[in-house]
Amino acid sequence: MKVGLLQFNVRSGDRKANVETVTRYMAEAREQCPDVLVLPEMWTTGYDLVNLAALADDGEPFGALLAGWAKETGATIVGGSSPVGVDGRYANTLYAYTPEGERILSYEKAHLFGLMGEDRYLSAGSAAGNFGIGEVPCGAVICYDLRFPEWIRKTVLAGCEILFIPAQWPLSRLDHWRILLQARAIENQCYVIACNRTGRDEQGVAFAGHSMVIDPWGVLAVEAGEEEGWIWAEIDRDKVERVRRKMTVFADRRVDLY
Ligand SMILES: O=C(O)CCC(=O)C(=O)O
Repeated sequence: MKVGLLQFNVRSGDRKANVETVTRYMAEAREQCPDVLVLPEMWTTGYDLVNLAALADDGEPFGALLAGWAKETGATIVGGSSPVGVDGRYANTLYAYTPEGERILSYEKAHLFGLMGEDRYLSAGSAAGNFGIGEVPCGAVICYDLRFPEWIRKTVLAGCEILFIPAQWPLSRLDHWRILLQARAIENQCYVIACNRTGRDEQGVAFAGHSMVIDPWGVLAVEAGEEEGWIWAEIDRDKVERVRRKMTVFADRRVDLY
């Protein structure tokens, strides 16, 4: 499975510019014959939360754009997230689409990031992000969800060999980003595919980039720097099976204790 992760400088409040950027990169991705493409968190609008009512959509055209790119590239798209408003409630929502343009995941970020005021503007989701890419069981969480190992373990116990994590993680906590991603991969014996934004927002906050793919043994398969663009990795599903067979972490859990 060939996976591409796109990190770029998301423009706050400028959906048109962000869509143009991703459209340009999707044309580039097609040349790579990808199986899966991943985008960052809130890539359509950035964190322009005060203007949420004007910027959010009801799932369209966000969904239609992703479905179109999935068909165009022939890849499953794990489409990062966008503010989606339904019945006056807004959620940080991640969609995924098959290459045929069928939606296979709608996941709402479960842990809202108070430090950025997300909890004042958005509603938290409460359903786990399990889905499948063909026969491969996958899961997804968004950014701050990474700090909640219980939530991710729940997703993995429901069946997950590849965990996707779109994010807008700041450069000032790059060490947390890398350590937590590796820990989640090691403890859950799954691939972690983490796609972060890069650049700076209008408040001057610098974002880390450093999108990465980590294998089920915790080894970095690929890691970006801070520059914009695609990074690519090959996923070997057998590795998950080998690691889980070698070290029987799931069977050894003391479910009588916790
Ligand atoms: O947990 C962190 O340090 C960053 C989280 C974050 O930026 C987010 O959830 O948007």
